Amino acid sequence: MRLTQTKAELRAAAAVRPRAVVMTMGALHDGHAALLADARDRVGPEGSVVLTIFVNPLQFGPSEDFERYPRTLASDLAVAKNEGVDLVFNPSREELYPSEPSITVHPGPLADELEGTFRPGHFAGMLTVVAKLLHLTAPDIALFGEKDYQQLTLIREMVADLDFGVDIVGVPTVREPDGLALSSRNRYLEEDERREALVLHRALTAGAKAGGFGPDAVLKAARDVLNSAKGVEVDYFALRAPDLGPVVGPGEARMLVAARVGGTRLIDNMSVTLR
Ligand SMILES: Nc1ncnc2c1ncn2[C@@H]1O[C@H](COP(=O)(O)OP(=O)(O)OP(=O)(O)O)[C@@H](O)[C@H]1O
Ligand SMILES: CC(C)(CO)[C@@H](O)C(=O)[O-]
Ligand code: BAL
Repeated sequence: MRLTQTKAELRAAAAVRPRAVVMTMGALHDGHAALLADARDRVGPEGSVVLTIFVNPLQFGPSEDFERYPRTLASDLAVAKNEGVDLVFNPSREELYPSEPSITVHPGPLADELEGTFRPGHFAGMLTVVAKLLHLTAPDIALFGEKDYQQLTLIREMVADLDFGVDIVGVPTVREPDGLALSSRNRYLEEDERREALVLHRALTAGAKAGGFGPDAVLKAARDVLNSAKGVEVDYFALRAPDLGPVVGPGEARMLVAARVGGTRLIDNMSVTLR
């Protein structure tokens, strides 16, 4: 496994094809490991798996956790090695942004909804770094977790609308045995907050069970669970079509939830079949 920290080193590293990239902000957990394992399965033993680790300042708001975000490079490299990663790209901020970029990706209206309401500018910053990392790593496929469902949807839109010529693969959310979605931010949670955080999964599960009774029943079932929770501030619970447009009829839909547990903001989502 090769560790590269500059664009020049990355370009010079002979990463063969087919090539898959998994982009992360580090603090790797089993959700990231699942993305890396899926990447390996897809490119085969002769292909290459590239992992990027970069905490992107552009996608954090001024009062968010950019400074506090966990940085655990040594253990991240151990996970990467264990998953058979060929190449790691871990640039410094100065390497990726030698100056404040004056040209950035302008997302469509979906970036102002759901997460975008609570994190203005987040998706423009995220798409800008994803665009840069796609150019720099030039993969055949790029894998992203469904845990960040709106992010995955916007990346698919960018790649389609701007003809990036890369296949985007969504990977199902990896959960703890009790249902909590794995997330690097879970490590901020105190023991009691960790218990309270389970309400996100409980609300989604209640919503999924109510799918056969229609959209209103889904929203009611989930909101009943969320309203009963202590120590949890709900930002939104939403029911959307799989492409995050409005629900237009029966069939598959997506429930999305975001809540603050103590000082930690968590998101989760789940599919539901509507009558
Ligand atoms: N539980 C999970 N299951 C599947 N994929 C995941 C999971 N958690 C994160 N990912 C994916 O890993 C990639 C890197 O995500 P990131 O480094 O932000 O980790 P994270 O756990 O989502 O962190 P955070 O707590 O900051 O949201 C993204 O594509 C993300 O969707
Ligand atoms: C895709 C990403 C690596 C861009 O910084 C980030 O948003 C993340 O980790 O999900
Ligand atoms: N996991 C998505 C990246 C972010 O929250 O900034």
